[in-house]
This record gives sequence, C-alpha cells and structure tokens, in this order.
Amino acid sequence: MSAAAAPLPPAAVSPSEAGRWWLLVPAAGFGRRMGGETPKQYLRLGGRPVLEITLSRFAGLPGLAGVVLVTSESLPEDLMPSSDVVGVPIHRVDGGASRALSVRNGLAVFRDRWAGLSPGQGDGLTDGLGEWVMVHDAARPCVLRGDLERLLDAARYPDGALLTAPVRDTIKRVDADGRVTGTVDRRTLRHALTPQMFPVGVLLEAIEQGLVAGAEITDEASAVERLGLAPRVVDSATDNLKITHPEDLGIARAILRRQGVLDD
Ligand SMILES: Nc1ccn([C@@H]2O[C@H](COP(=O)(O)OP(=O)(O)OP(=O)(O)O)[C@@H](O)[C@H]2O)c(=O)n1
Ligand SMILES: C[C@](O)(CO)[C@H](O)COP(=O)(O)O
Repeated sequence: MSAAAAPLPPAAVSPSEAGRWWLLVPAAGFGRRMGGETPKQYLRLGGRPVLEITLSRFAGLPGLAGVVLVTSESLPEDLMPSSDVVGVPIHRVDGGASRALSVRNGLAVFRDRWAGLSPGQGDGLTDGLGEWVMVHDAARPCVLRGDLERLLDAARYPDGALLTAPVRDTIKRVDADGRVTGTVDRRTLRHALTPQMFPVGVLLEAIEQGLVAGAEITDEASAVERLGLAPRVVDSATDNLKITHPEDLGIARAILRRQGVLDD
C-alpha cells in the first residue's frame, strides 16, 4: 500500500556511490523474553558483552563513517562500548518505548545534527537525510562479514535492501482454534533479519509515517514497504541468530566459536 505523500529526500544511488554510510544499532531493549535483570545485549559471551561482539563485526568495513548507538537513557558508563571495538566514532542516543521508536530516535540525529549546516560546515555533510544507514540489532552478534558486504552491494536508492534467510520448514496457515487452514508456498517467503539498509531520509519518513498511522513496525523494511517501495532481499547465512530466549545464548556461543570470534 503506497502511503508516500511528500517527495522522498534525495540520496546517492548506492552506499558505494556515496562513499560513506553509517551503522545504527538499536540497543535499548529490556530483553524480557530472556528474563533476568541484565538486558541481553549486555550479557557476556566468552567474557565479552554481546553488544561489543556485535559492533566488532563491522570494524574495517569500507565506507563506515560512524555508529549511532541507541541505548536506554540510564546506560551505566561502564556498559558504553569503546569506539575502539568498531574503529569509528560512536554517538549514543536515547532509545524509545519500542524498537521502531528507538530506530526513529537514532535517525533523527541525522536530521537534527545537520539541520542548518551550510555546505562545508561540520564534517562536510550538508544534509544528513542524504546519508545511507545500516540498521542492525544489538542482539545479533553472529552476522558474517561476507553477508554485510553483499548487503552493501545490493542496496539501491530508494528501496534499500535487507539480509534474509530462506524458510526451511513447511509453513502452515492456522485458524484461532489451532487448526490448519492451508499450506503456504515457502518459495515466496523469507525470514527478515538485520542489517537492513536504506537512505536515512527515506527510512525516517517511512517510520514516522508508519508511527503516525499506528502501523505495527517490527523491522525497517515493513515501514519502507508502506511507502510502496520494494526492498531487495539478500539471502544470508543462518548463523545470524537474534539472541532472544535463554537457550539462544548457548547457540550463539557455539556459532561464535565456530566462526573463530570466541576462543572458549
Ligand atoms: N524499545 C526497544 C526495544 C528493542 N530494541 C532493540 O531492538 C533489538 C531487537 O529487539 P528484541 O530482540 O525484541 O529485543 P528486546 O525488546 O530487548 O527483547 P524483548 O522483546 O524480549 O524484551 C534489540 O537489540 C533491542 O535492544 C530497542 O533498541 N529499543
Ligand atoms: C528486526 C528483526 O530482528 C527482524 O527479524 C525483528 O523484527 C525484531 O523483532 P523483535 O520482536 O523486536 O525481536
């Protein structure tokens, strides 16, 4: 359903044409499904906080200009990761009551920080809305560099792109009584993962329109789809687990060991 009203802000055709892009990490969740006192992005695997491992997966990627890290307002200083783990500056922003609001708060930095700048002021950016941003869950530390590089290659203005995984099981449609009403052709389905990559202005417009409309926005692509755009899927490794439930910690640890990210 196309909801586009205002013309979309301009941006380079692709992140490589822009020569730079930004990473936005929503890390302001409470981890309720994980249980316990500590939000899951600060639990440790191999002695390292999940968030630090996640950020480290992006270190050295060509064109990465900086990180917008969205955390709870009351983040203890000792939980704030060092920019050394990713090799570029980290700008911390307060999160919101939902993941979509947290992402929106992070995107607003690009508009508010650069608002009023004339060409050549600041760090050479005249319009933050023309930047490219990759949004990645703090709770996904197992993402592979090769998949990140393929996502960078696939993103095009204005539709963007996202990492996905094929569906490996037969999918059933069921009714309220838990009875099967049909079988869905899984060839037309994908698991949406993160990162998801879009022009900042397009994504900010999409999320703000979706929030105003009361739409359920569980990932960035679902907001962009509401504008009538068609993000490109990039099928990727099934390693890219989102740590959600307690059992996911052991799975993630085993994946990270297999990837050589963790020793023990
Ligand atoms: N208000 C929120 C909610 C979630 N997130 C972030 O979005 C990512 C994916 O969300 P999810 O796995 O749902 O994390 P939580 O909301 O913390 O988990 P739960 O739903 O179990 O509470 C996580 O990195 C989480 O920190 C966020 O930045 N702001
Ligand atoms: C963004 C996401 O990770 C894509 O699969 C997912 O939608 C997050 O959902 P959650 O309920 O906020 O964990």
